[in-house]
Amino acid sequence: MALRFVKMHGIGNDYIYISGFDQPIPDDPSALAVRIADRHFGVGGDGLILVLPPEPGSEADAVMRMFNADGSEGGMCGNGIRCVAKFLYDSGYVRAPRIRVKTKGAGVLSLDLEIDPASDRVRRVRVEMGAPILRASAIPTTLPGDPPLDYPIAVTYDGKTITYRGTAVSMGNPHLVMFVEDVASIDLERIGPLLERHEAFPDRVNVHVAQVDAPDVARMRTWERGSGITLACGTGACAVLVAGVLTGRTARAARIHLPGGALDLEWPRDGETVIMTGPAVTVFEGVWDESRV
Ligand SMILES: N[C@H](CCC[C@H](N)C(=O)O)C(=O)O
Repeated sequence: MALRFVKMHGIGNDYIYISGFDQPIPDDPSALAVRIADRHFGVGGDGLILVLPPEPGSEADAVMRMFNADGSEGGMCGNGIRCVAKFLYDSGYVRAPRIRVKTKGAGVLSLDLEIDPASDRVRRVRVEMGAPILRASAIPTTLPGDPPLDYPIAVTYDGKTITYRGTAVSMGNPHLVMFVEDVASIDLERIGPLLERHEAFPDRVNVHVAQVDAPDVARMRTWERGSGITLACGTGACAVLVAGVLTGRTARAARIHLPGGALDLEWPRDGETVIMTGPAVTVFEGVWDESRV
């Protein structure tokens, strides 16, 4: 089956986007994600995102489904949803400056487009990411607290045990945020996979280390559930801001620097939406045809 795709990224967090608006979608997107996201044997990316037409009568303009490079399905993707909005506008499926996209984990989210007047293409997107989910059982985690704040969490490797302090938050997908002195000094390749599968997280977890440089400036690095090290994680950046506010480390608005670029985050009020603003970029288009060997 020949599938048209678009390769896009949000500050280096790259996915392959396949539209179901104008072509049939394979029955097993998980298996497709594993093959197409492979960086040596496929197109290459942190995973696969399907952009699907809304169900009849739905308030949403489109439905998004995201699959990690290992084929597991995630509930949300912050960098991905900005690219979904750009895809919908630039390709003409939704010609409106405000778009609503249905996600699996965070419901229907509203996105405001910043459109370049010269090219009539989307450059940046502001997303109302929804309120953070703070109840431990809903994150889900067995760590105590709603949410668990700076809770000790130990990992053992090479015969040594290191205890970090982690805050757990869900943005429609689970995150563990650990504030450290120096993000560059953390061996994320080693601790990431151990924490991703830590017994306190029954659905596994996205793992982040963050460093606060000023109340409104932080930097972070990410190990993603199902994809490993990535250059950025939008929902993770929201989780870092929420964890920073709840533990008194950051202001309610901050610029967060990730290896692939920066995002602007704001959480105006407890119990309300987090707002994320950042770029969305199209890299190339192609046709994936596994019958053509
Ligand atoms: N990179 C994404 C998050 C992917 C999360 C995924 N790895 C999961 O299993 O939850 C973002 O920008 O928000």
